[in-house]
Amino acid sequence: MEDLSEVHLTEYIPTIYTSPRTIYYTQNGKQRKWHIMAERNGVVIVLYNSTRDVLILVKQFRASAYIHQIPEEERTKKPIDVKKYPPNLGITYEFCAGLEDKNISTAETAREEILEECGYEVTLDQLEKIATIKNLSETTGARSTFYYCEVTDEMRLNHGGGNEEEGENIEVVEMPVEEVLRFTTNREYVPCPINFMFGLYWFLNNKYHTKYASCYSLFLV
Ligand SMILES: Nc1ncnc2c1ncn2[C@@H]1O[C@H](COP(=O)(O)OP(=O)(O)O[C@H]2O[C@H](CO)[C@@H](O)[C@H](O)[C@H]2O)[C@@H](O)[C@H]1O
Repeated sequence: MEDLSEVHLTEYIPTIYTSPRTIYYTQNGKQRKWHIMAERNGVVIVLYNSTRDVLILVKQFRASAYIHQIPEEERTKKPIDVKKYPPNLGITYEFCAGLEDKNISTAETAREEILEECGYEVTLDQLEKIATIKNLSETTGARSTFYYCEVTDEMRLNHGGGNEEEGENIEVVEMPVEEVLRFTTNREYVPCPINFMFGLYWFLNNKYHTKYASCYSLFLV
C-alpha cells in the first residue's frame, strides 16, 4: 500500500511531459479551433515469460488515474481526503512502457525499458514489432509503438522496479493469462489504460490462441 498524503491540484505548470495548446485552423473555408494536450510519443511492450507461462505486468500508483477516481467537485479540496479516497484508487496494471525521451530508436527504448522496469535483458532481434498507433486522437495525437517480446527466467538480471532517480516505484507482476483475461470481463472499472487492452487483445489474437485455442474460446462465450 502506498503512503499518500498532501495531495492537491494546482493550475498547470509547464513540463517536458505535457503541454496544453489550442490549434487554430481553417477547414473547408470555416475557421475552427481545437484544444489539445500535447504529449510525448512512447513505446509499450507486451512481455511474456515462457518459462512460467505468464504475462509480465507493471503495477504502480498513477496520480492521473487517482485524481480521476475522485468526483470533480472534491478534486480541488486542499488537501484531498486520502482516508476517503485511498491510494489504491490510483493503482494501475500496465504493460512495460516508456517515453521516447532519448535520441534512440523505439526498439532501443523498448529494450531499455524492459531492463529498467522488469529486469530482463533482451536483444533487439528478440523484439517483434506489433504496430504504431495514436493514443487518443481527440486530445493528444501522440503515438505509441508496440512490441511483443518473449523472455525466459534465464534472461532476468534483476527485479526491475523502474528508475528510482525519476521517482518510479514499480512492482513487477507475473500474471497467468487467464487472470489477465478477467480484466476484460470487468464491466465497471478496469484499472488499466486503453493501450493495455490493445496489447492484450493483440496477444490473444496472435500468440495465445495458437497455443491454447480451446481454453481461449471459453472466455469468448
Ligand atoms: N506526465 C508526467 N508527469 C510527471 N512526470 C512524468 C510524466 N511522465 C513521465 N514522467 C517521469 O518520467 C519518468 C519515466 O517515464 P517512462 O519513460 O518510464 O514512462 P512511463 O512508464 O511513466 O510511461 C509513459 O510512457 C508510456 C508509453 O508512452 C505511456 O503509456 C504512459 O502513459 C507514460 O506515463 C517517470 O517515472 C516520471 O518521473
